[in-house]
Amino acid sequence: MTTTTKTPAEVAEVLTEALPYIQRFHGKTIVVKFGGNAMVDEALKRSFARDIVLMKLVGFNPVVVHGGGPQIGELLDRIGKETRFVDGMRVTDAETMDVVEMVLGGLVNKEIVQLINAQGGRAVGLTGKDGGLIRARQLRLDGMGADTPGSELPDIGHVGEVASIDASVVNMLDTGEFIPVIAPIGVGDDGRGYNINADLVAGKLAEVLGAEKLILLTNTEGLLDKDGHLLTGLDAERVEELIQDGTIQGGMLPKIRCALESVQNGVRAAHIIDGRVTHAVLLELFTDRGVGTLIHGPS
Ligand SMILES: Nc1ncnc2c1ncn2[C@@H]1O[C@H](COP(=O)(O)OP(=O)(O)O)[C@@H](O)[C@H]1O
Ligand SMILES: CC(=O)N[C@@H](CCC(=O)OP(=O)(O)O)C(=O)O
Repeated sequence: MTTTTKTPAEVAEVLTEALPYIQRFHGKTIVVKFGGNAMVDEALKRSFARDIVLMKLVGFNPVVVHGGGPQIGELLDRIGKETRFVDGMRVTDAETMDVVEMVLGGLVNKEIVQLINAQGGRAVGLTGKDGGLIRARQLRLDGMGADTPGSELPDIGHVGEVASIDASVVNMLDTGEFIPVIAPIGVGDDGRGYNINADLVAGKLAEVLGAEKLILLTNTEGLLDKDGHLLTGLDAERVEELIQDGTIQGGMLPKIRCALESVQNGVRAAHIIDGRVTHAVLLELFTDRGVGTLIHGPS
């Protein structure tokens, strides 16, 4: 990494640029989704953790929801278990569900908690089972835009969607000095664990918490068009067109759908940004140069 020395005037400029944003977001909840694909290297993970700690120290309420798709895939590979996706959702049988709980609720969750704590924050890791946070029901793919006709929907097993959220445990933590770090696992009425796409959890949580912003960190610059150019601002109509013409596919599908739904349900703005960029979250929150794709709701 190259470092350039700033003059005192340049340092002052950077700090004052941040001031209006610090004032605007003070006391506001910002839900940040840290995608498994954005957790690519140690320096980036540390820069993410520093951004979260800084947000908390200047008076925002950051809530972290994490993914871990590639990490689940790695462990499944190691035990020789095949995995496949339908419309960006991992088909999850009982054995896969065990791996999902181990990787998301254990390895990944505790790694992020430790990264934040190492930067001076006080993170608390939860799954949707803790404090009755996330009730889940089995996901029906017809709502997700599957092209499979009605009666022949594939059985995707323990894949859930959010039925309801009781955010009391999150409120209790983030009105104090703690930073909640949430793994996307829900519990059904039958007591079973459900594997929920982390974008869906982040979107619903942002709605329920009345968040100011939903920030989705991933491994692309943002939403790209067919020629690979970044689409900076989108509304509902444009998103539907891009889904219909096949520009938005795979893991980007649930991401865009939940971003859109969240802004239609009261979240002020949703951003899809590049987690491969150092301090991507800070650049989004504290500078005049927005990064990535902004999804806005009805004006
Ligand atoms: N139009 C698009 N623009 C950007 N990425 C897209 C698009 N359509 C599909 N994708 C894919 O979506 C991926 C991001 O989703 P996903 O792999 O689930 O990431 P994450 O782990 O961050 O949730 C990108 O890496 C890319 O391969
Ligand atoms: C149902 C479903 O697909 N669940 C995801 C949960 C993790 C996740 O969403 O991770 P990323 O954000 O890193 O993609 C999975 O099993 O991969």
